Parts: sequence; C-alpha cells; structure tokens
Amino acid sequence: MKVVPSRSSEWVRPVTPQKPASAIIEIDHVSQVFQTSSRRDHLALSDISLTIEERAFVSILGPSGCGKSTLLYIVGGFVSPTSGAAKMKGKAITGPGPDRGPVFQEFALFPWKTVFGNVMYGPRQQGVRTAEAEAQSLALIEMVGLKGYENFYPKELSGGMKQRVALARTLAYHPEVLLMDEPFGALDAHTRTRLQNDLLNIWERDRKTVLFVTHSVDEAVFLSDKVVMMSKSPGRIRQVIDIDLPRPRRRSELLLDARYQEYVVDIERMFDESDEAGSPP
Ligand SMILES: Nc1ncnc2c1ncn2[C@@H]1O[C@H](COP(=O)(O)OP(=O)(O)OP(=O)(O)O)[C@@H](O)[C@H]1O
Repeated sequence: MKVVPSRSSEWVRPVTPQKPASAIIEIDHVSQVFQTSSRRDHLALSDISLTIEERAFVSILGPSGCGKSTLLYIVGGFVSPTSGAAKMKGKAITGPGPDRGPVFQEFALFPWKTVFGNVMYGPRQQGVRTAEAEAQSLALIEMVGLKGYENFYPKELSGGMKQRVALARTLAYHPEVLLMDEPFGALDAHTRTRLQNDLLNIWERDRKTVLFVTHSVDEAVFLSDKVVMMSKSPGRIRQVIDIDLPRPRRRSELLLDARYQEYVVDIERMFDESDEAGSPP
C-alpha cells in the first residue's frame, strides 16, 4: 500500500452513531520565529495549516528540532504564533484553558501531593464538590491502573507510573483535547507498550481529541487516525497520512497485519528522507 496525501475533509471517524466529524482545532497559516540568544531570528515553524477533527487521534512526527513541541504549545496557548492563528471550536486561542489538557514532561507532578492529591487538584480548582471530586479522582486513578497507589508520593513511583498520574491529573479537568508531548519517550520499551495500550483503551472509552507528539513511527501508526509528517527545520507539513486500520487496536494483532507493516515502512522511509539535521538557530 502506498501512502497517499490525505484529503482531510473526506475523513469520517467510525463512531456510533455515525456522523461526520467536525473540526475542533484549526491551525491557519501559522509561522513561529524565535529570537536566539545571539539575537538572530530563527524560523521554527513555517506556514503550518492543519485541521483536527473532533475525537481524532492525531500524531505529529518529524525530525528533532522541526517544531513539533512548538506547534503543540501554540495549540495549548502557551506560545502565541508570530503570524497566523490557531483556533479551538472557531475561537482564537489566546492562552491556556481547561478545554485543552497538556500532558507535558515539563509540567511535573506536585511532589508534595500524593497521587490522589495530584488528581484531585483539577476538580478542586474547578469547584467540584468534595465527594464528587473524590469519587471522580478515585475512578480515574483506577482507570490508569494505579488503584492501591492513591497515597504514594511521586518520588515513590516509577517513570511509567508518574506518566499515568500525569494523564489522570489532566483527564480530571475533563479537557476536550489532550495535548501529549512525547509522554512515553523516556520509558523502557515494555512500559511504553503497556502505556500505549492503556492510552488507547482510555481513548476508546472517552474519545477525546488527542494531539500526540512522538519520534516513533511505530507508536504514531499504532495509536493514530492521522499522522502529520513534518519536514526538517524550519518545520512545514510534508504530508498528512490517514491510518486506515481497524479499531479497537491491539498491538499483538497489528504486528501480524500487513497494512500496519506497510504504513510503518512507508512512513519510516519518509522520515529518513526528512531526518537530516535541520538548520541551526
Ligand atoms: N522558547 C524558545 N526560544 C528560542 N528558540 C526556541 C524556543 N523554543 C523552541 N525553540 C527552537 O525552535 C525549534 C523547534 O523546537 P521544538 O522544541 O518545537 O522542536 P521539536 O520538533 O519538538 O524537537 P525535539 O523533537 O528535539 O523535541 C528548535 O530549533 C528550538 O531550538
């Protein structure tokens, strides 16, 4: 199977009852220039336009330094684009908001709060009644596979467990969009596979829109409805690839699926072509 450029308007998610997906995030001719420490301009993103459909799982893939995180930060409202605009449900994104939940390595857990305390933080901030917040938090902790660890502190948890808490903490805000920046990048292969499976299980239950940055072709194909392949720096969109594989997906089954293998090989090839060093700032 040859990977062909997608025509996003034709894409309809198989949800029950079936209805055409509508755009939740629109990125419209976004460019980002950063000033380097030597006061030179560095073009990090160049004229990015992308529409993300409601409830889609979209991965952004590309060489190091091509601007993947910057794009996610713009959607999160943590960075204002130099030109162009990002919109959420038709409204310009002007800052962070509870409708977009970041799962970024930089937003570490509160070390002085337990697992339960970390997950409770969001509902408390949102003024949810204590009994309800507690019930929701306990359910989320169970959902991410950490039942029994409610009273542990972050320092007592493994890297994978901390990522699970970070996910539960973000889910507790009920964001419509999850923004995940290489959430499993630092984990060993086995833990990573388990968390990928768990994330898909949670996503299949909840069907939030996910924007997921990764360096891993295999991870992007396994998880996504669409893979956005970026060029080396300055980041541009090279191609958007629809991943037409059945759901629910199980890794053990997909590994035997010839179409999965073909997506991985085709995208790896494209990645290798992009993966020369980008222009330094
Ligand atoms: N706040 C900033 N100030 C100046 N330059 C920045 C800033 N943030 C990012 N950059 C630069 O913008 C470019 C894109 O960075 P970004 O982190 O978005 O890339 P990336 O694709 O996520 O990289 P990686 O895959 O290595 O994490 C890089 O050249 C980086 O040095």
